[in-house]
Amino acid sequence: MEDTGNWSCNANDAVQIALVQPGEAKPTVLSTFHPQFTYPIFGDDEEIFGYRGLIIRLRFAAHDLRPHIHISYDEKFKAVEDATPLDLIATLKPFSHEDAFSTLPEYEAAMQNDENTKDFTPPGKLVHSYASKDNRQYEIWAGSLADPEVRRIIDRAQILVSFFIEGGTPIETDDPEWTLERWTVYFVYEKLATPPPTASPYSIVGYSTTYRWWYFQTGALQTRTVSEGPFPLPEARISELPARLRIAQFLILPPHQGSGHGTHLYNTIHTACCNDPTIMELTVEDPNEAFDVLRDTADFHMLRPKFLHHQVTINADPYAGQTRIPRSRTVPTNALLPMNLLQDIRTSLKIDTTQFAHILEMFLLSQIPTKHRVSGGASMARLLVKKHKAEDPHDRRYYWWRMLVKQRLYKRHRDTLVQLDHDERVQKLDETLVNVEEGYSALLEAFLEREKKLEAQEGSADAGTLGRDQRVKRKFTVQDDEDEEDHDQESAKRPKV
Ligand SMILES: CC(=O)SCCNC(=O)CCNC(=O)[C@H](O)C(C)(C)COP(=O)(O)OP(=O)(O)OC[C@H]1O[C@@H](n2cnc3c(N)ncnc32)[C@H](O)[C@@H]1OP(=O)(O)O
Repeated sequence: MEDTGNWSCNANDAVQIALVQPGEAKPTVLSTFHPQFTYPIFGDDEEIFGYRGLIIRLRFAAHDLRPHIHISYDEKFKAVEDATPLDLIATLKPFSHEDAFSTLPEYEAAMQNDENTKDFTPPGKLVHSYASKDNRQYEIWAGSLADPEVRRIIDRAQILVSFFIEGGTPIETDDPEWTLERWTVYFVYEKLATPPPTASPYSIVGYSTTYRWWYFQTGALQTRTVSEGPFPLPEARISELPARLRIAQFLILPPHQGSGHGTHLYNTIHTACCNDPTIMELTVEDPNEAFDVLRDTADFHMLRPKFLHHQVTINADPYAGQTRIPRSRTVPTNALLPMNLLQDIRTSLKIDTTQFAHILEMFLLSQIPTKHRVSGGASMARLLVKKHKAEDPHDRRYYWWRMLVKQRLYKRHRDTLVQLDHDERVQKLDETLVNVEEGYSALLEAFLEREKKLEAQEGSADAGTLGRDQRVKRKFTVQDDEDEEDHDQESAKRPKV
């Protein structure tokens, strides 16, 4: 029997993705890159058995993502009993658009002869444009998934979600129109200054899918009114009911990553939420670590000037003027922070509660000089004895900062924590607090670094990026998740009613 050991190859290496555009005689390649993950298609080991010199080339038209799959190899394993080469077409079919399986000459002819290509504009409406440091032009377009042109591009792009978003799944695009209307897709395109004569100036950079998720308004129920209108009343459109906007998929293609496009895309979605009176909050479905960093960075830069303007800080003397200090263990939150003002800032900027708490905690920590924090060598033993009676106001602020964070963590994870005995609970909260503080400190350092960089590049419009080695991880011992409602999510990111 033939040795089967040498017949396996790494699927991430074998798959090559190329963005192409019509050229003089045949399509030309704008960029090539490999997938980050292939396990949803080829299994956990991300290996393909039965070929030598295998290349699976996925071409996408840079403007409308017209797809093509071309498979080539040097040798194929001759099947022996159960050992058969993987059926590549059958494996790829469920993840690929049907148009991808034409012959290469057919695909190239379709690309070269499409009269509409040069006049292509992305579907939807232009919502934002910007230039990069080297003066390349970019545009962000937004359109409803009910628009067939938006659906066409999304249907063709679905395989990219499996390739680049861990745990990401394609969205259902054949649902009824009323539910598709809940989805808005944001496309980021580069607008090439001098495309070839038959090519489109637009070349895809990334995209994000978002959907409206019903928002239950506690307390603020609308006052009932008697309608004088004809019966039956006009149908309520789902796209006009109060909702949270939830980011489902968010992808910047590898050749464009780390250049600020993700930040532009996120800020554009956030601005759209602020401008839409029917959207109450912006939330994110299963964000990964890289997205969390992007979001924290963008939100911190948006909120920090507001906090500074209102001089938000922890009141170091919450018991001032009280003759007797209460013996209860509750944290005097209302005396420590201007809660009404903070609530107004949060709701006006439509940031969800947990995310706002993270950014606020990070900001409050940044107001306490490092030497008064544990990371700067402050004595915890001393602080735990002195508590809110410490002489230095920064030490008192730091004490209250820790209490406020613990309080939030406790409320959020109460169900898990109450199951532990007292000592274990205290230990778990302490560990989590240490991790949260470390995560915030690292992010704050990165912000500081960026500000220094910005100052150094005075006059330049673009912030540039930090090296990947300076990027930080968010570390939480107790899972610090987004929304309670996420727990009953279906695994697929599909329209939900
Ligand atoms: C809801 C979801 O879909 S979660 C899945 C998110 N998508 C993915 O992971 C797919 C693959 N990756 C991507 O699409 C992109 O790299 C994104 C969306 C994560 C980031 O977009 P980019 O355009 O690369 O980010 P951008 O250049 O604007 O960087 C913004 C900040 O995000 C952070 N960041 C960006 N990429 C990473 C990364 N890989 N790891 C950690 N932090 C990162 C950095 O703090 C960066 O700030 P800096 O510029 O000062 O370093």
